[in-house]
Amino acid sequence: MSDLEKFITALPKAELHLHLEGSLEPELMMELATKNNIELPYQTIDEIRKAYDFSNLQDFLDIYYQGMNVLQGEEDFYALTMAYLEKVSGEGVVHAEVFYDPQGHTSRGVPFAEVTNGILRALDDGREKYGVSSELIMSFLRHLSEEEAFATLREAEPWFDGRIIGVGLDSSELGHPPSKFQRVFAAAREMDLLLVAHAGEEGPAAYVREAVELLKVDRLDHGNRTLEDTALTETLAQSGMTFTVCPLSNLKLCGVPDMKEHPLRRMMDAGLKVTVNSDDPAYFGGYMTANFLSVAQPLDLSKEDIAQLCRNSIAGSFLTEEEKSVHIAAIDQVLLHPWNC
Ligand SMILES: Nc1ncnc2[nH]cnc12
Ligand SMILES: [Zn+2]
Repeated sequence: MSDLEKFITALPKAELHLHLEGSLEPELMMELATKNNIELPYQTIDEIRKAYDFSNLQDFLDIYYQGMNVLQGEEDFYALTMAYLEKVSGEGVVHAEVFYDPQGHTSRGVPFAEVTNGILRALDDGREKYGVSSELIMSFLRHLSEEEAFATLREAEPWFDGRIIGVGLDSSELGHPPSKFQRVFAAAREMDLLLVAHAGEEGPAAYVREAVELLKVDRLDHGNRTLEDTALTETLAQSGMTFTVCPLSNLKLCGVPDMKEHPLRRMMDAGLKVTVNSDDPAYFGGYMTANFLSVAQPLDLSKEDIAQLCRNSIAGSFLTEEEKSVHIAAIDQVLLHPWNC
Protein backbone atom coordinates (compact mmCIF):
# COMPACT_ATOMS: atom_id res chain seq x y z
CA MET A 1 0.00 0.00 0.00
CA SER A 2 1.39 3.42 -0.95
CA ASP A 3 1.74 6.18 1.65
CA LEU A 4 -1.08 8.06 -0.01
CA GLU A 5 -3.35 5.03 0.10
CA LYS A 6 -2.49 4.52 3.78
CA PHE A 7 -3.32 8.17 4.46
CA ILE A 8 -6.67 7.99 2.62
CA THR A 9 -7.62 4.75 4.37
CA ALA A 10 -6.73 6.16 7.78
CA LEU A 11 -9.02 9.19 7.38
CA PRO A 12 -12.48 8.70 8.90
CA LYS A 13 -15.07 9.49 6.26
CA ALA A 14 -18.73 9.13 5.34
CA GLU A 15 -20.05 7.64 2.13
CA LEU A 16 -23.08 9.66 1.04
CA HIS A 17 -23.69 8.33 -2.48
CA LEU A 18 -23.87 4.56 -2.78
CA HIS A 19 -26.53 2.47 -4.48
CA LEU A 20 -26.60 -0.87 -2.64
CA GLU A 21 -27.57 -2.65 -5.87
CA GLY A 22 -24.47 -1.10 -7.46
CA SER A 23 -22.29 -2.87 -4.90
CA LEU A 24 -23.33 -6.29 -6.24
CA GLU A 25 -19.99 -7.88 -7.11
CA PRO A 26 -19.90 -10.41 -9.99
CA GLU A 27 -19.00 -13.22 -7.54
CA LEU A 28 -22.14 -12.64 -5.45
CA MET A 29 -24.20 -12.13 -8.63
CA MET A 30 -23.13 -15.60 -9.86
CA GLU A 31 -23.72 -17.18 -6.47
CA LEU A 32 -27.24 -15.73 -6.15
CA ALA A 33 -28.09 -16.58 -9.79
CA THR A 34 -27.26 -20.22 -9.08
CA LYS A 35 -29.11 -20.26 -5.76
CA ASN A 36 -32.23 -18.60 -7.20
CA ASN A 37 -32.21 -20.34 -10.58
CA ILE A 38 -31.85 -17.11 -12.53
CA GLU A 39 -30.33 -17.34 -15.98
CA LEU A 40 -27.59 -14.78 -16.59
CA PRO A 41 -26.37 -13.80 -20.07
CA TYR A 42 -22.83 -14.60 -18.83
CA GLN A 43 -21.02 -17.87 -18.12
CA THR A 44 -18.08 -16.59 -16.10
CA ILE A 45 -17.04 -13.80 -13.75
CA ASP A 46 -14.67 -12.60 -16.46
CA GLU A 47 -17.52 -12.32 -18.94
CA ILE A 48 -19.50 -10.26 -16.45
CA ARG A 49 -16.59 -7.87 -15.93
CA LYS A 50 -16.06 -7.55 -19.69
CA ALA A 51 -19.68 -6.44 -20.11
CA TYR A 52 -18.98 -3.43 -17.88
CA ASP A 53 -17.96 -1.16 -20.72
CA PHE A 54 -20.31 1.81 -20.87
CA SER A 55 -20.69 4.85 -23.15
CA ASN A 56 -23.25 6.68 -21.04
CA LEU A 57 -25.61 6.40 -18.06
CA GLN A 58 -28.31 4.45 -19.93
CA ASP A 59 -25.80 1.84 -21.10
CA PHE A 60 -24.92 1.22 -17.47
CA LEU A 61 -28.50 1.27 -16.19
CA ASP A 62 -29.52 -1.49 -18.65
CA ILE A 63 -26.85 -3.78 -17.16
CA TYR A 64 -27.54 -2.61 -13.58
CA TYR A 65 -31.26 -3.48 -13.75
CA GLN A 66 -30.44 -6.84 -15.31
CA GLY A 67 -27.89 -7.57 -12.57
CA MET A 68 -30.33 -6.88 -9.74
CA ASN A 69 -32.66 -9.66 -10.97
CA VAL A 70 -30.60 -12.14 -8.96
CA LEU A 71 -31.73 -10.45 -5.73
CA GLN A 72 -34.85 -12.40 -4.83
CA GLY A 73 -35.41 -12.67 -1.09
CA GLU A 74 -34.68 -10.95 2.20
CA GLU A 75 -31.48 -12.97 2.74
CA ASP A 76 -30.09 -11.80 -0.63
CA PHE A 77 -30.52 -8.15 0.34
CA TYR A 78 -28.97 -8.92 3.70
CA ALA A 79 -25.93 -10.55 2.05
CA LEU A 80 -25.54 -7.67 -0.42
CA THR A 81 -25.61 -5.04 2.33
CA MET A 82 -23.29 -6.91 4.69
CA ALA A 83 -20.74 -7.41 1.89
CA TYR A 84 -20.72 -3.65 1.25
CA LEU A 85 -20.28 -2.78 4.94
CA GLU A 86 -17.49 -5.31 5.38
CA LYS A 87 -15.68 -3.88 2.38
CA VAL A 88 -15.85 -0.21 3.34
CA SER A 89 -15.16 -0.71 7.03
CA GLY A 90 -11.61 -1.53 5.92
CA GLU A 91 -11.39 1.77 4.03
CA GLY A 92 -12.03 4.21 6.86
CA VAL A 93 -15.76 4.61 6.21
CA VAL A 94 -17.28 5.29 9.63
CA HIS A 95 -20.74 6.23 8.38
CA ALA A 96 -22.73 5.40 5.23
CA GLU A 97 -26.01 6.85 3.97
CA VAL A 98 -27.00 4.32 1.35
CA PHE A 99 -29.62 4.31 -1.41
CA TYR A 100 -31.75 1.50 -2.70
CA ASP A 101 -34.23 1.29 -5.56
CA PRO A 102 -37.37 -0.46 -4.22
CA GLN A 103 -39.21 -0.06 -7.55
CA GLY A 104 -36.48 -2.12 -9.24
CA HIS A 105 -37.55 -5.01 -7.02
CA THR A 106 -41.30 -4.61 -6.43
CA SER A 107 -41.76 -4.41 -10.24
CA ARG A 108 -40.28 -7.96 -10.37
CA GLY A 109 -42.59 -9.25 -7.65
CA VAL A 110 -40.18 -9.02 -4.70
CA PRO A 111 -42.17 -7.58 -1.78
CA PHE A 112 -41.14 -4.14 -0.47
CA ALA A 113 -40.94 -5.50 3.09
CA GLU A 114 -38.50 -8.30 2.15
CA VAL A 115 -36.15 -5.89 0.39
CA THR A 116 -36.28 -3.22 3.07
CA ASN A 117 -36.11 -5.50 6.09
CA GLY A 118 -33.18 -7.48 4.64
CA ILE A 119 -31.22 -4.26 4.15
CA LEU A 120 -32.15 -2.81 7.54
CA ARG A 121 -31.20 -5.98 9.40
CA ALA A 122 -27.78 -5.90 7.75
CA LEU A 123 -27.34 -2.20 8.57
CA ASP A 124 -28.04 -3.04 12.23
CA ASP A 125 -25.70 -6.05 12.25
CA GLY A 126 -23.04 -4.13 10.31
CA ARG A 127 -23.07 -1.39 12.92
CA GLU A 128 -22.29 -4.00 15.59
CA LYS A 129 -19.88 -6.13 13.59
CA TYR A 130 -17.94 -3.51 11.59
CA GLY A 131 -18.58 -0.30 13.57
CA VAL A 132 -20.06 1.51 10.58
CA SER A 133 -23.11 3.64 11.40
CA SER A 134 -25.64 4.03 8.63
CA GLU A 135 -28.91 5.43 7.33
CA LEU A 136 -31.19 4.25 4.54
CA ILE A 137 -32.55 6.45 1.74
CA MET A 138 -35.17 5.17 -0.70
CA SER A 139 -34.78 6.37 -4.28
CA PHE A 140 -37.55 6.86 -6.84
CA LEU A 141 -36.79 5.74 -10.38
CA ARG A 142 -37.23 8.89 -12.46
CA HIS A 143 -37.98 7.00 -15.71
CA LEU A 144 -41.19 5.78 -14.03
CA SER A 145 -44.27 7.93 -13.43
CA GLU A 146 -45.17 10.35 -10.66
CA GLU A 147 -48.06 8.04 -9.81
CA GLU A 148 -45.72 5.07 -9.32
CA ALA A 149 -43.47 7.18 -7.09
CA PHE A 150 -46.50 8.16 -4.98
CA ALA A 151 -47.50 4.48 -4.68
CA THR A 152 -43.98 3.64 -3.45
CA LEU A 153 -44.04 6.53 -0.98
CA ARG A 154 -47.32 5.20 0.45
CA GLU A 155 -46.01 1.63 0.62
CA ALA A 156 -42.92 2.79 2.53
CA GLU A 157 -44.84 4.73 5.19
CA PRO A 158 -44.54 2.08 7.94
CA TRP A 159 -40.73 2.52 7.73
CA PHE A 160 -40.84 6.31 8.12
CA ASP A 161 -40.44 5.92 11.87
CA GLY A 162 -36.72 6.54 11.48
CA ARG A 163 -35.81 3.40 9.55
CA ILE A 164 -35.96 5.03 6.10
CA ILE A 165 -34.80 8.58 6.74
CA GLY A 166 -35.19 10.11 3.31
CA VAL A 167 -36.01 9.87 -0.37
CA GLY A 168 -33.84 10.29 -3.46
CA LEU A 169 -34.22 10.41 -7.23
CA ASP A 170 -32.12 8.34 -9.63
CA SER A 171 -32.04 6.42 -12.95
CA SER A 172 -32.22 7.97 -16.46
CA GLU A 173 -31.75 11.70 -16.00
CA LEU A 174 -32.15 13.21 -19.47
CA GLY A 175 -35.82 13.78 -20.28
CA HIS A 176 -36.85 13.25 -16.65
CA PRO A 177 -36.27 16.60 -14.91
CA PRO A 178 -36.73 16.99 -11.17
CA SER A 179 -39.93 19.02 -11.81
CA LYS A 180 -41.65 15.73 -12.75
CA PHE A 181 -41.45 14.76 -9.05
CA GLN A 182 -42.15 18.12 -7.41
CA ARG A 183 -45.41 16.96 -5.80
CA VAL A 184 -43.91 13.66 -4.58
CA PHE A 185 -41.03 15.50 -2.92
CA ALA A 186 -43.44 18.02 -1.38
CA ALA A 187 -45.38 15.10 0.14
CA ALA A 188 -42.14 13.53 1.42
CA ARG A 189 -41.16 16.85 2.97
CA GLU A 190 -44.53 17.00 4.74
CA MET A 191 -43.65 13.61 6.25
CA ASP A 192 -40.39 15.10 7.62
CA LEU A 193 -38.23 12.97 5.32
CA LEU A 194 -34.83 14.22 4.20
CA LEU A 195 -34.54 14.91 0.49
CA VAL A 196 -31.74 14.22 -2.00
CA ALA A 197 -31.73 13.93 -5.79
CA HIS A 198 -29.37 13.07 -8.62
CA ALA A 199 -29.02 16.19 -10.78
CA GLY A 200 -26.42 17.49 -13.21
CA GLU A 201 -24.82 14.07 -13.76
CA GLU A 202 -25.77 14.05 -17.47
CA GLY A 203 -28.54 16.63 -17.23
CA PRO A 204 -27.94 20.40 -17.49
CA ALA A 205 -27.44 22.94 -14.69
CA ALA A 206 -31.14 23.78 -15.10
CA TYR A 207 -31.93 20.34 -13.58
CA VAL A 208 -29.71 21.18 -10.59
CA ARG A 209 -31.62 24.44 -10.17
CA GLU A 210 -34.93 22.53 -10.27
CA ALA A 211 -33.70 20.04 -7.67
CA VAL A 212 -32.81 22.94 -5.36
CA GLU A 213 -35.70 25.31 -6.04
CA LEU A 214 -38.58 22.91 -6.78
CA LEU A 215 -37.68 19.74 -4.87
CA LYS A 216 -35.91 21.71 -2.11
CA VAL A 217 -33.28 19.01 -1.64
CA ASP A 218 -31.08 18.85 1.45
CA ARG A 219 -28.19 17.45 -0.60
CA LEU A 220 -27.28 17.11 -4.29
CA ASP A 221 -26.08 13.85 -5.85
CA HIS A 222 -23.40 14.48 -8.51
CA GLY A 223 -24.18 18.09 -9.50
CA ASN A 224 -21.13 18.20 -11.75
CA ARG A 225 -22.79 20.42 -14.35
CA THR A 226 -23.70 23.09 -11.76
CA LEU A 227 -20.51 24.91 -12.79
CA GLU A 228 -22.14 25.77 -16.14
CA ASP A 229 -24.35 28.27 -14.26
CA THR A 230 -22.20 30.79 -12.42
CA ALA A 231 -25.04 32.39 -10.46
CA LEU A 232 -26.29 28.99 -9.29
CA THR A 233 -22.76 27.97 -8.31
CA GLU A 234 -22.41 31.10 -6.19
CA THR A 235 -25.79 30.55 -4.54
CA LEU A 236 -24.98 26.93 -3.67
CA ALA A 237 -21.52 27.86 -2.38
CA GLN A 238 -23.15 30.48 -0.14
CA SER A 239 -25.85 28.13 1.13
CA GLY A 240 -23.31 25.37 1.91
CA MET A 241 -25.08 22.73 -0.18
CA THR A 242 -23.28 19.37 -0.10
CA PHE A 243 -22.45 17.68 -3.42
CA THR A 244 -21.89 13.92 -3.55
CA VAL A 245 -19.43 13.56 -6.42
CA CYS A 246 -18.43 10.15 -7.83
CA PRO A 247 -15.21 10.32 -9.86
CA LEU A 248 -14.88 6.73 -11.13
CA SER A 249 -18.57 6.71 -12.06
CA ASN A 250 -18.11 9.87 -14.12
CA LEU A 251 -15.10 8.37 -15.89
CA LYS A 252 -16.78 4.99 -16.60
CA LEU A 253 -19.98 6.65 -17.88
CA CYS A 254 -17.95 9.01 -20.08
CA GLY A 255 -19.02 12.17 -18.25
CA VAL A 256 -15.33 13.10 -18.31
CA PRO A 257 -12.80 11.95 -20.93
CA ASP A 258 -9.92 11.87 -18.45
CA MET A 259 -9.55 12.42 -14.68
CA LYS A 260 -7.48 15.52 -15.39
CA GLU A 261 -10.69 17.04 -16.77
CA HIS A 262 -12.79 16.04 -13.77
CA PRO A 263 -14.70 19.05 -12.31
CA LEU A 264 -14.04 18.09 -8.64
CA ARG A 265 -11.15 20.53 -8.21
CA ARG A 266 -13.02 23.33 -9.99
CA MET A 267 -16.04 22.68 -7.78
CA MET A 268 -13.83 22.93 -4.67
CA ASP A 269 -12.21 26.11 -5.99
CA ALA A 270 -15.68 27.60 -6.56
CA GLY A 271 -16.37 27.12 -2.85
CA LEU A 272 -18.77 24.19 -3.20
CA LYS A 273 -18.90 21.67 -0.37
CA VAL A 274 -17.83 18.60 -2.34
CA THR A 275 -17.52 14.99 -1.17
CA VAL A 276 -16.07 11.87 -2.84
CA ASN A 277 -18.21 8.74 -3.17
CA SER A 278 -18.35 5.49 -5.11
CA ASP A 279 -21.91 5.39 -6.61
CA ASP A 280 -21.90 1.80 -7.99
CA PRO A 281 -18.49 0.43 -6.99
CA ALA A 282 -18.96 -3.10 -8.33
CA TYR A 283 -19.57 -1.66 -11.80
CA PHE A 284 -17.18 1.28 -11.86
CA GLY A 285 -13.97 -0.28 -10.61
CA GLY A 286 -13.64 0.67 -6.98
CA TYR A 287 -14.88 1.70 -3.58
CA MET A 288 -14.00 4.82 -1.57
CA THR A 289 -10.22 4.54 -1.51
CA ALA A 290 -10.10 3.87 -5.25
CA ASN A 291 -12.23 6.93 -5.89
CA PHE A 292 -9.98 9.19 -3.82
CA LEU A 293 -6.88 7.73 -5.45
CA SER A 294 -8.36 8.18 -8.94
CA VAL A 295 -8.41 11.97 -8.57
CA ALA A 296 -5.60 12.65 -6.08
CA GLN A 297 -2.77 12.83 -8.56
CA PRO A 298 -4.60 13.97 -11.76
CA LEU A 299 -6.12 16.90 -9.85
CA ASP A 300 -3.02 17.50 -7.74
CA LEU A 301 -4.91 17.19 -4.45
CA SER A 302 -2.86 17.88 -1.32
CA LYS A 303 -3.29 15.89 1.88
CA GLU A 304 -5.17 18.86 3.31
CA ASP A 305 -7.51 18.83 0.25
CA ILE A 306 -8.18 15.12 0.81
CA ALA A 307 -8.79 15.68 4.53
CA GLN A 308 -11.18 18.53 3.68
CA LEU A 309 -13.16 16.25 1.36
CA CYS A 310 -13.50 13.83 4.29
CA ARG A 311 -14.55 16.65 6.65
CA ASN A 312 -17.15 17.70 4.07
CA SER A 313 -18.53 14.15 4.00
CA ILE A 314 -19.04 14.15 7.76
CA ALA A 315 -20.40 17.72 7.81
CA GLY A 316 -22.75 16.98 4.88
CA SER A 317 -24.11 13.78 6.43
CA PHE A 318 -27.33 13.52 8.42
CA LEU A 319 -25.43 12.68 11.64
CA THR A 320 -26.05 14.81 14.75
CA GLU A 321 -23.76 17.80 15.39
CA GLU A 322 -22.22 15.92 18.31
CA GLU A 323 -21.43 12.86 16.18
CA LYS A 324 -20.00 15.11 13.48
CA SER A 325 -17.60 16.83 15.85
CA VAL A 326 -16.25 13.48 17.10
CA HIS A 327 -15.46 12.33 13.53
CA ILE A 328 -14.02 15.68 12.47
CA ALA A 329 -11.70 15.70 15.49
CA ALA A 330 -10.54 12.21 14.44
CA ILE A 331 -9.76 13.49 10.92
CA ASP A 332 -7.63 16.27 12.41
CA GLN A 333 -5.80 13.66 14.51
CA VAL A 334 -4.81 11.74 11.36
CA LEU A 335 -3.38 14.95 9.88
CA LEU A 336 -1.28 15.44 13.01
CA HIS A 337 -0.01 11.86 13.09
CA PRO A 338 3.80 11.80 12.77
CA TRP A 339 4.04 9.18 9.99
CA ASN A 340 2.15 11.59 7.87
CA CYS A 341 4.64 14.48 8.21
N1 LIG B 1 -25.00 6.92 -11.37
C1 LIG B 1 -26.32 6.75 -11.36
N2 LIG B 1 -27.10 7.70 -11.90
C2 LIG B 1 -28.43 7.56 -11.92
N3 LIG B 1 -29.07 6.50 -11.44
C3 LIG B 1 -28.34 5.52 -10.89
N4 LIG B 1 -28.67 4.35 -10.33
C4 LIG B 1 -27.57 3.72 -9.93
N5 LIG B 1 -26.49 4.45 -10.24
C5 LIG B 1 -26.94 5.59 -10.83
ZN1 LIG C 1 -25.88 7.53 -8.12
